Amino acid sequence: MGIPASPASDWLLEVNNLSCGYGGESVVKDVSFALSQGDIGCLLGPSGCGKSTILRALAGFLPLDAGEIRLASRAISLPGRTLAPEKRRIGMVFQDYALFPHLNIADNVGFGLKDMSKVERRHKVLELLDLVHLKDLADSYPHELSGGQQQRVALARALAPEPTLILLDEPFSNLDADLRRRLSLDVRDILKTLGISALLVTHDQQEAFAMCDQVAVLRDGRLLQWDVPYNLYHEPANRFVASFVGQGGFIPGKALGPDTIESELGIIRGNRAYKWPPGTLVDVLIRPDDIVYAPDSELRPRVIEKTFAGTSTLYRFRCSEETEFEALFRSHLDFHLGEHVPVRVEADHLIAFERSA
Ligand SMILES: Nc1ncnc2c1ncn2[C@@H]1O[C@H](COP(=O)(O)OP(=O)(O)OP(=O)(O)O)[C@@H](O)[C@H]1O
Repeated sequence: MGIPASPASDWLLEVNNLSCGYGGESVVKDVSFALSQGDIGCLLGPSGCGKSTILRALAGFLPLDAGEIRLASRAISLPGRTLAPEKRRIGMVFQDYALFPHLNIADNVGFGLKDMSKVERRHKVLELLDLVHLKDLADSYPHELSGGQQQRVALARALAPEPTLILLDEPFSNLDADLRRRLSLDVRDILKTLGISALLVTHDQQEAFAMCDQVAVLRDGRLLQWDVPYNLYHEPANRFVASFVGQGGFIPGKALGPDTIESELGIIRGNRAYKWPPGTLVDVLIRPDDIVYAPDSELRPRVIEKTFAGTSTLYRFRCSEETEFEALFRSHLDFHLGEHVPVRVEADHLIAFERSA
């Protein structure tokens, strides 16, 4: 296929103004982001926002309506020109593992290595199984393995042809929470050891934060923010990102100065300079970790909800009808429903948005 070479760039993956969809209707609209060699990116967003559709376009299963996708400086998708999936050097790992049940683990991993001699292939397969800590199971069959082990095999199989990029489509969603957390960290270690770039699709922001260097937050087919996890949490670009990423909610406030807001929780100061004039009505983001227990505080909101979670307890407090917020305390700070608890706001990252009428 005659896709022209494009000028070299420092990015491994570039998605520029991508629009694509089904039956002539774009469900992904004007999405742009780029990934450096060795970085792990993530597409995060609510169900139906277009995450899998972007992955399909990257894999070469979906043509573009507009924009371009470049991998290692080569345009692999343009409107009307889609490089075939098998020519992209992109590996895929799916939610359901998709292992071949009639092949043993070694043959599953070696499936894409048809061009190698038998000896070379065995060597490569054992090397990969060693990397995913499954060398001892080379001769077992998929049904003899746990879900987590099967997903490691799927990863080894995707890595075998030495792809330029790995796409991971909700790879841990069939696993229980604890295994999910451990495996996502293991997979990150493996990818980092090999220096392989990857793009993960997930609903789970804990997983996105723990595993990925850059995260895209999507809504209705549009990319709202592409950033490092720390900035998504502390510097959300808009209200949706602020509410979708992390816990927390908004309370009403009034701007007193560029970095100072008056609210029912007192004067809140942050490290951000906003441009609005004094007196502007705003909504202030309060995260559960922005609130600390402060015995000497005069601010004493009432506990209206309490969720015990072992090492910590999440409280919902009410100051008034308009001002409710959550706070996360170590669980030995034990308060009962209806109790008035002295607290203080400690929010270095003051996030607020002008209140719409
Ligand atoms: N094969 C298809 N034909 C027509 N519309 C589709 C098709 N696949 C997905 N869609 C629509 O495209 C939009 C985006 O779907 P997509 O599967 O990309 O979302 P997603 O963010 O991956 O969702 P989820 O997290 O639920 O998997 C949705 O409105 C969906 O209904």
